[in-house]
Amino acid sequence: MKKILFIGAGSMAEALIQGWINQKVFTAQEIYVTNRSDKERLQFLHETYGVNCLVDAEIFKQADLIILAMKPKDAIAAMDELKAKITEHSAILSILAGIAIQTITEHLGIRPVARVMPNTSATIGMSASGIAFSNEVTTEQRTTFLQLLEAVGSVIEVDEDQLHAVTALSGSGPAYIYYLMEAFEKVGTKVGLSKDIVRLLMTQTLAGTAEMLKQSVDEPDVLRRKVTSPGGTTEAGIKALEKYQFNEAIEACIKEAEARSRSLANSK
Ligand SMILES: NC(=O)C1=CN([C@@H]2O[C@H](COP(=O)(O)OP(=O)(O)OC[C@H]3O[C@@H](n4cnc5c(N)ncnc54)[C@H](OP(=O)(O)O)[C@@H]3O)[C@@H](O)[C@H]2O)C=CC1
Ligand SMILES: O=C(O)[C@@H]1CCC=N1
Repeated sequence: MKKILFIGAGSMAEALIQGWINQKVFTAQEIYVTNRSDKERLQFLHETYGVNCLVDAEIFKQADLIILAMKPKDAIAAMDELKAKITEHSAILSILAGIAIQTITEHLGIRPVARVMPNTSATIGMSASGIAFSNEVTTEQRTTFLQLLEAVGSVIEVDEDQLHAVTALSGSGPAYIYYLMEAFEKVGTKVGLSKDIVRLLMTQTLAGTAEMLKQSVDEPDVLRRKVTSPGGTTEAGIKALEKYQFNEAIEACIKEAEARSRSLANSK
């Protein structure tokens, strides 16, 4: 039986726990979770998923895989505390935004590290993850790490530096789409539909559009033009998006998030 130890018990840890248990990658008995101080949160995770939340010194020593899942600002303190508890046996999977593999090995010692940027859709097996590896990761370990992420969605290997862009796009991405849905629901009620109807219409529209983009050979602008009848409703809508500088807003959003990822390593 394997031992998988989460250091940090927040939203992203829960998404991976749920995804891996649902996809039968790990059993609840194989998963151990610890955090800094919130005992109620650990109790919740234990009661909801059956994972182990009593983590003694032996578990730290025996863990096959340790997942760094605290906030980046807490990472250095957490790793310095962790260093004294773990052995050479453990590989590391970090989901920390902005924290370099080099920083991790400086604090935890040279060892196999996969730096991953998943998203919360791992909960339902639909994450889009980026991954980069330390030099110590063997071919076999690389395959195992990729399989872990594939079990909860898709995964793409990138240069470590590109993980900042991955974080800005797909790591934070679900929040942008939820924000968009909040906006659709607000305006939907202003144009005469209930929130429930807007939710139904627009979740299906988002899913259908994503599937069209996956299946079609056409570029997004070609698909967009197929929706846009001259002088019609879409054209009117797109003109309003242009008037309110939609492209500039998206560019600023991604660039700000990417820059924030780069600065997180030094954040307080
Ligand atoms: N949320 C998301 O969508 C995504 C997040 N990430 C990354 O995942 C990481 C976690 O994010 P998220 O789940 O949102 O964060 P949360 O704030 O929800 O959870 C952070 C967790 O870390 C714990 N923690 C803090 N310090 C320590 C410590 N010294 N030792 C052990 N545990 C500690 C906290 O414990 P306590 O509550 O007791 O203080 C808490 O359980 C971040 O690095 C983030 O960049 C990556 C992709 C997506
Ligand atoms: O907001 C954050 O910093 C994290 C990283 C990607 C998603 N959530």
